[in-house]
Formats: sequence, structure tokens, C-alpha cells
Amino acid sequence: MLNVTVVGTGYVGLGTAIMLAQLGHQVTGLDVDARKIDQLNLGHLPIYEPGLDVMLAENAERLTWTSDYTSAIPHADVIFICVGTPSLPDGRPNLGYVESAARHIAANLNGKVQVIVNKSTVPIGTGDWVTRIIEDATDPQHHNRYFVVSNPEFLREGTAVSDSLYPDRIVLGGDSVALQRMRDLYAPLIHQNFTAPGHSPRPAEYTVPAVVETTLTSAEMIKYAANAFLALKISYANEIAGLCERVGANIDEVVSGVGFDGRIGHRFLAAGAGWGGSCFGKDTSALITTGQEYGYDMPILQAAIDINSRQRDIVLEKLRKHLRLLKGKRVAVLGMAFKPNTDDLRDAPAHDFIQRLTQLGATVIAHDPVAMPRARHEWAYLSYQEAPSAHAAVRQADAVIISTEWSEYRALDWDALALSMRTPIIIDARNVISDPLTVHATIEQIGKELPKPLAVSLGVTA
Ligand SMILES: NC(=O)c1ccc[n+]([C@@H]2O[C@H](COP(=O)([O-])OP(=O)(O)OC[C@H]3O[C@@H](n4cnc5c(N)ncnc54)[C@H](O)[C@@H]3O)[C@@H](O)[C@H]2O)c1
Ligand SMILES: O=c1ccn([C@@H]2O[C@H](COP(=O)(O)OP(=O)(O)O[C@H]3O[C@H](CO)[C@@H](O)[C@H](O)[C@H]3O)[C@@H](O)[C@H]2O)c(=O)[nH]1
Repeated sequence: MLNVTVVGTGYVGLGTAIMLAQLGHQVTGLDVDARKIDQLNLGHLPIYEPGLDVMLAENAERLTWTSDYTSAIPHADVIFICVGTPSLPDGRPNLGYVESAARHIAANLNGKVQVIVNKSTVPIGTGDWVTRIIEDATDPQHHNRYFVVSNPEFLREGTAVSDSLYPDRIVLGGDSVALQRMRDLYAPLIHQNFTAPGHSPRPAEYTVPAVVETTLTSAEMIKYAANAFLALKISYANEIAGLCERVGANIDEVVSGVGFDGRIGHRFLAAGAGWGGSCFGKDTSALITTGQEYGYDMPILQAAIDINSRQRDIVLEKLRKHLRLLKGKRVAVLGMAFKPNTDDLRDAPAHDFIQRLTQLGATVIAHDPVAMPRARHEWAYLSYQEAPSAHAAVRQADAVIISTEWSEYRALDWDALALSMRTPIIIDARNVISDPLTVHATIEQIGKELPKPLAVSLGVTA
């Protein structure tokens, strides 16, 4: 058992802290946001992440929450930095939170061997920079006792529990002494000999994670290269989807046929409204700006970003094709979170849809199964109305955009919903309607040319 402190209790910090407690470690979670710490001390999770609340309760005796660096750092064998690194306007990550965390950590180190782990996604070279911050602030006699490691995080929101407990790989970059401590820390995960929680059992096909040990620099690069490749894959699927629409092919059939090639695979080829979230946009931009700093263009990544932005325009164009003038129209937006099973609204396509529709004079009625309370604060500057259910959002609407593929939207009786609309125009930007030909509505999906709609009761046809 090791003493661990996790600095930053957002999506990654919470996942990390609670996972490490599940492995048997004694963990302190630290955040400067006192409201989050108060909530955690009451046993409440400040984010929505399926299964994490149960794991928090199950491991309560191994978890402590605080905002106080002086009590959280000195006793820790391993200190994780999990603070945010949001984009600056020029695309570079804002390292102010990392710097502040590093300075506070440095001021409270204890002179014994301690490992500081960068889990935040940080530009290449940040590990060395954090080392300098620590060395500048500490007694030179102790410098050979403090080690900085890069251990990037690969969890996805919505599946953070299983991604943390059953990862594909653990990437560890740094000096050999520090990596030995990291292997000790992760031993139950590496050998998969911890007690798995009942609500997230080990998947039958899962064995053990690969452990990839590298230099600090390579570990930092692995994180960006992985995210950029996933973003690229989705943009590629969206680009092919556009051509499918023009030549009469069907993207689902195309992806199915392409993905059976083991070199390509089926995952991350779902065409739709494009990628959102806090990572892909930020990390592709960061990689491009790193390239620029070294005089090296990265045109493939720029194309992935451009295609992703165009994809949001394409969704709105599909709407305007049928609705023409938006002024005075009532448009329902189903799904506000950037993906299902999270309340995270960062870079969600729905944000752009709501903003642009209201700018064009439409009234927007939005619904999300879990993200509406968060949107009330974070999107307070947008003018939309909330609906208590998907049914209520769609009733008497002139059109609906499905912007997030929540399973509850897949399960809706779309034919009945279409009947409740003023004009049944459905822009299914996530291809959730499995049998569009049975719905009496004008339906647009991504990457498919749908036959003419069934007779539409209120007269709008394609
Ligand atoms: N969200 C994801 O799915 C994901 C996955 C992998 C990697 N990452 C990376 O992990 C990092 C964290 O992302 P996140 O989504 O958890 O961010 P987040 O915004 O949800 O959480 C960051 C937390 O850090 C706290 N914080 C800021 N400055 C602090 C300081 N000086 N001391 C203590 N706490 C401080 C904030 O109050 C906040 O609670 C980012 O670099 C991100 O790119 C995120
Ligand atoms: O085939 C696909 C798969 C995803 N998406 C979209 O892509 C975005 C990102 O989805 P996902 O990757 O599942 O969610 P994140 O939680 O953002 O996770 C990504 O970003 C994290 C932060 O770096 C990494 O840790 C993860 O490995 C990486 O998958 C979402 O808007 C999805 O709707 C698609 O459009 N098509």
C-alpha cells in the first residue's frame, strides 16, 4: 500500500483517485475548488460518471478530500498532477494550472523520495519544466530524491471506471528509480489481482494491460499521437460519409466492410456530428502548435480539425435545406453533452447548434438526460429553453436535431414523435434512428441517401 495524493479532482483526478483506492492504496484528493471538496466530503461525486459514485462509496475509508497542500503533500509517496490544460486562444495549452500545482507541490515536499506524476495531458517538454520548477523551489541536496514521471491517461468519459480498471496499456515515462515505484503502485492493475467491483467485473476477454516504459518525452508524445489518430479516424469517416451521400453509398455498410480489415478495425469510425469533448480539439491544436514551434507543418491534423468543423456546418445545412427560413421556427435539440453517459459539455456540437440557430432567429428547445443542470450554469449565456423530456422538446417543433446518441433517443418511438411535431423534419446527426423508412417524417442522416419519406401528414417532403 502506498500513500498517494491526486491534485485536481475533475474527470481524470477523480477516476484516478478512486481507481487507486480500489487497488488498495491510501489516497488524498486535493482540489482548489472548495465546492468540489465539500461535495466529496459529503460522499457526493461532483460529476456524472456511471459507476464511479458506487466505487467512491465502496472505498470511502481509503479516500480523503482536501484543499490543503500542506497536509496533502508531505506524506505522499506518489503525487499525481491531474489539473486542467485547456486551450489558449492560439491553440497552445494553458499550463497555468500545472505550474501552480507544481509550485505548491514543490513547497511541501518532504526531503524523502517522492515521485511527481504528470497525468494531465501536457506539451512535450513539460515533464522537464516541472522538474525545474521543483528544483528551483527545493534544497539542492534533495534534488536526487524527487522524480517526475509522465503517465498519460487514456480513459474516456462515460466509461471511465472500466477504462481505468481494465486499460489497454499503462504508459510510464521517466527515470528508472521512479518507474520502479510506479510499477509498485500499479502492481495490482498490471497483474489484475485486485478485487474487481461487482458493478464493473473484469471483461471476459480481458487479460492484463501492456506496460510501455519510455522516456519522459516519448510518453508525452504518445498521449497526443493517440488522441490525434482517433480524431483523424473520425474525421476520415465523416469525409467518406459526405462522398457516400453524393454517390448513393451507405456509410454503415462501408464502415462495416472496411472495418473487418484487421489493420483498420471498426472502432472510431462512426460518422455523425463530429468529435467534441475536452480532449480531441485541444490536443490536435496543441500538437499542431508544437509542430509550428519546431518549424514543422502537420497538414493531416489541420485537415482533421477542418473536417470536424465542417461537419457541424453540414448538420445545420441539412436543417436549412428543409426548413429554409429559421426565424420564428421552433427547433428541438436532443442531446447537449458532447457524448452519451456524461454531463460534460465541453466543445459539444449541441453548443454550436443552439448558438447558431438562435442567432438565426429560431426558438430552441433543448433536452439532455443528464447534462441540463450543468448547462444551466455553463451555458447560461445561450438563449434556449429546457424541456423535461425528449417528447416535450419535440412536441410542436418545426424540426429536431439529434446531436448526441443517448440510448434513450435510440429507443424512442420516432414515428409517434414525428406525429407530435408541427412539421416532421428530423436531422439525425448521430444516425440513431435504426429504421428511418418506417417513420412518417423527412429524415436526414449522415452518410446515407434515404429514399423519399413515407407520406408525411403535415405536408413537408424532401
Ligand atoms: N476528461 C478526460 O476524459 C481526460 C482524459 C484523459 C486526459 N485528460 C487530461 O487530464 C487533464 C485534466 O482533465 P479533466 O477533464 O479532469 O479536467 P477538469 O477541468 O475536469 O478538472 C481539473 C481540476 O483541477 C482543479 N485545479 C486546477 N488548478 C488546480 C491547482 N493548482 N491545484 C489543485 N487543483 C486544481 C480544478 O479545480 C478542477 O477540478 C487535462 O490535461 C486533460 O487533457 C482528460
Ligand atoms: O466513432 C466515433 C467515436 C467518437 N466520436 C465522437 O468523438 C468524441 C470523443 O469521444 P470519446 O473518444 O469516446 O470520448 P473522450 O472522453 O473525449 O475520450 C477521448 O479523449 C480522452 C481525453 O484525452 C482520451 O483519454 C480518450 O482515450 C479518448 O477516446 C465524442 O464527441 C464522440 O461523439 C465520433 O463522432 N465517432
